[in-house]
Amino acid sequence: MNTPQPVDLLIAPQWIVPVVPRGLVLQEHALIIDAGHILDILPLADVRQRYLPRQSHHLPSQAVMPGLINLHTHAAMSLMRGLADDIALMPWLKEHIWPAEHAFVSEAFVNDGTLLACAEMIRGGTTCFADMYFYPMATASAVKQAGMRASLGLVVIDFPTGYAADADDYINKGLAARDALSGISTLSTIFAPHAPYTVGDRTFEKLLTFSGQLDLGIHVHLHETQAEITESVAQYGIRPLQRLANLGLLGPGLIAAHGVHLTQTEIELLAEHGCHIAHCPTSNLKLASGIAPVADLLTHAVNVGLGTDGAASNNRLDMFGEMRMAALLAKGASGNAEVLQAWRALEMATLNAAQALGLDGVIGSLEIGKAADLIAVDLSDVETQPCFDVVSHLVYAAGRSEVTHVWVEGRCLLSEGQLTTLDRREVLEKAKLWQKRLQAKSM
Ligand SMILES: CSC[C@H]1O[C@@H](n2cnc3c(O)ncnc32)[C@H](O)[C@@H]1O
Ligand SMILES: [Zn+2]
Repeated sequence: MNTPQPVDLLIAPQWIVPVVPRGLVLQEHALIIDAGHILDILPLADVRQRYLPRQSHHLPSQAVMPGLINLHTHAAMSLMRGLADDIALMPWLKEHIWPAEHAFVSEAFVNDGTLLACAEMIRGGTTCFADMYFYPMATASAVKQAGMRASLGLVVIDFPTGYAADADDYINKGLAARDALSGISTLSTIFAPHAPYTVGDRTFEKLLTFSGQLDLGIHVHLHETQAEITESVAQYGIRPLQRLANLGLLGPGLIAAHGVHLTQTEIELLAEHGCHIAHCPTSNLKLASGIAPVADLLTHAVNVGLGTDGAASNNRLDMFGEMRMAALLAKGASGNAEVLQAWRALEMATLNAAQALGLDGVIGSLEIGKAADLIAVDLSDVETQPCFDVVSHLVYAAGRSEVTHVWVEGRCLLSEGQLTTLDRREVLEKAKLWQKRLQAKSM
């Protein structure tokens, strides 16, 4: 008989929801984690003869599933949560958010805001997020401290800010960040031109050149409001998506955040080019931007992931909330209860988002060889009893407060509901300090 192989970690929950293959739920099974990766998923009865774990987690009332992936957010904006509510996008940006960013956004603001966001996301079962904000090195520093995984947007916008003076300055700072962060397995970078209404053709063309040379994707706000489209038609004579298509920007490296207002032809164009949509249902409702045609997108095989957008427009970074919201909204908007079923919402928040980020070989499902980015959700309390269908509960009944454990690359970031990498008090103190500063300015 072979001697058992020493391994880092055994996780033995009541259920394993691997997401791939679709519909599979394992019981009486264990995950074996070693060197940050999933080494094996096997019947519990076979573990003793095969593996000698240095650490074991028996989680008798939990479901273990892939970590949730927030495909569109502005993490540092958590410091502006509730600063301006009940306003539509353009007045929200122009009259409240951009002035506040002009006055306050700095490396320290981004670091502290991102730490607050990471604490919230980890507690809510998010292990990876696609960010888009100024000072990506400050974001990276907070993400590393938290131990999360992130795609960092290299922001470009055709107006000066405290971060950069002009398009070339944004691009150069972004590329320097990309170089400095290369080789960190949990961090990747992506160009993040803000939106077609703030970025001109020349800048998009420059980004396209660099994106081809460096194999960098593009993450952009697109077709978020009807006003964006009307203005584009007035200024350029075409709708924003067509403008990006004419510039040659559409392709499998493009993540379009929102995609609320899309014609059938535009959905076909997105499908044809393999573009991805980051669907942000709560932010779209709160800013009264509209409801994205998710059912049509899925019918046309456009890859759709889920995002929260920033906490200033959501006002939560709660991916369990987004899964539920996406499923309910698609049903209500289409009049078809079958249009976005629980398993699909779960896929959107995991595997689809991983695919959009080009990370589906690394994260998004629990498969042997993938990184051990996973979460445990307790389904034993009154909110989730009885339990006939685990996937149904994960989408419709459970919430972020049921998340008990979070691992990224096999490292535990949340244990029995407690943050392990971040000091909750410190994060809160910093948030309070920023609240005072922002309040003093607005009075
Ligand atoms: C250029 S980095 C981020 C930039 O985007 C602003 N922002 C935040 N949320 C939204 C949204 O829903 N649509 C458009 N722009 C948004 C943020 O305030 C930053 O200025
Ligand atoms: Zn956004």
